[in-house]
Amino acid sequence: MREALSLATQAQWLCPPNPAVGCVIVLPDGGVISAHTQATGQAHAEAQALRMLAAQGQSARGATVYVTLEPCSHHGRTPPCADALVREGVARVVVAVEDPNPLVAGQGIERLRAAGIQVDVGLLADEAREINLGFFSRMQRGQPWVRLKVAASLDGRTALDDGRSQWITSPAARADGHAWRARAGAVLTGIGTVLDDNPRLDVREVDTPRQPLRVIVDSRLETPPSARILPPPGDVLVYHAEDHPARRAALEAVGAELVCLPGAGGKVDLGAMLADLARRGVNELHVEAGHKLNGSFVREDRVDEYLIYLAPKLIGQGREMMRFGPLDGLDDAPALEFLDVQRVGPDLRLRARPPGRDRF
Ligand SMILES: NC(=O)C1=CN([C@@H]2O[C@H](COP(=O)(O)OP(=O)(O)OC[C@H]3O[C@@H](n4cnc5c(N)ncnc54)[C@H](OP(=O)(O)O)[C@@H]3O)[C@@H](O)[C@H]2O)C=CC1
Ligand SMILES: Nc1c(N[C@@H]2O[C@H](COP(=O)(O)O)[C@@H](O)[C@H]2O)[nH]c(=O)[nH]c1=O
Repeated sequence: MREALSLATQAQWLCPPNPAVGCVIVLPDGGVISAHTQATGQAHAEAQALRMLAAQGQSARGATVYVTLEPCSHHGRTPPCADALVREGVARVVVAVEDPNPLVAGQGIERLRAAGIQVDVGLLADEAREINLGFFSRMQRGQPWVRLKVAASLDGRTALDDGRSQWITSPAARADGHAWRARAGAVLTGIGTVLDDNPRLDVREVDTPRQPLRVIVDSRLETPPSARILPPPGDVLVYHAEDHPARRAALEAVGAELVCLPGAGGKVDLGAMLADLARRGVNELHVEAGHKLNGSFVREDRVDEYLIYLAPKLIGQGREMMRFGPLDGLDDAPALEFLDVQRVGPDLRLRARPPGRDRF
């Protein structure tokens, strides 16, 4: 199962919105064949492993199959994997975790058991769930897993007072940031960042078969049609509180869609936006915004995970990571737990989560 989990990890940026799954087939003669989910719309892990076996002229009859997520029982873009395993005549299937999709949960396991196959569920379940937290979040909470990325100086500054911020962290840290963009269903920023940085927010520093959706929270509806974030590859959504037919038409003319979600105080309703992104198939949302929009996400407790790069330099006066508060007291400070701390080139990368946030 550990081998299957490691394969699943390799598929994380290949297959969204599908979950990343690993499969290891152990044949009665001790032979082993393994695979992970292929690019979006292509073979699931089990189907790929069976295909590889068939290409070697072998069958999986009597085999034990280790799979990190319950084999599917439904016809999606590919045929059901549970049926393929039944047809092959495997003896036993070890499943790390049940499918969180309420429409199909448990049905693959039932189908295997109905065919007389021994099915054991729950081996390394937490590790398996962690690999697909975004998919679990979308299926069980109806919203993406929100990961907020910040690149800052050691004293927590993300830009000079006049808005200049390129670059604070090293090329190595920025490439690492692109790997996190690559596995996300969408990369989101605010209008302040669009106007100050004119960012592209695509994936360039790492190889990827797909580009995430790009999303702008535009409180002023001022995204210029010439903005570098707008052209293909990938689709662009612009969220604003109210409709504006002329701006809508201007955005549509450059391939972007305007989505209106009125919230309190004339701002975009961030909760409704997360639900909308989930409906569009976004498992992981990668937020790369400035201190204002980051502040709104933190104030509303919408951040599931922080991805913070710290460069060994001091900026002093400048923009902070996220502007919220003031707090009434330190007891009100949102508490986090560190997940891991790593050196990336000359910089540090910290990952943190609100305690228990991954339990939903
Ligand atoms: N180092 C880093 O990691 C990064 C640095 N930056 C830097 O940040 C700076 C830009 O910061 P900033 O101006 O704060 O830009 P933001 O990207 O935070 O965008 C600000 C806009 O977001 C709007 N906003 C906040 N909450 C909401 C909401 N709920 N609904 C609708 N709109 C909302 C604000 O509206 P309102 O005006 O109404 O409050 C504001 O107009 C630049 O200097 C850039 O270089 C940017 C990204 C990453
Ligand atoms: N300044 C800064 C970052 N800034 C983020 O990167 C965006 C630019 O993205 P792109 O146009 O795709 O290269 C910018 O708008 C901001 O969101 N990122 C980092 O890793 N390190 C840095 O020092």
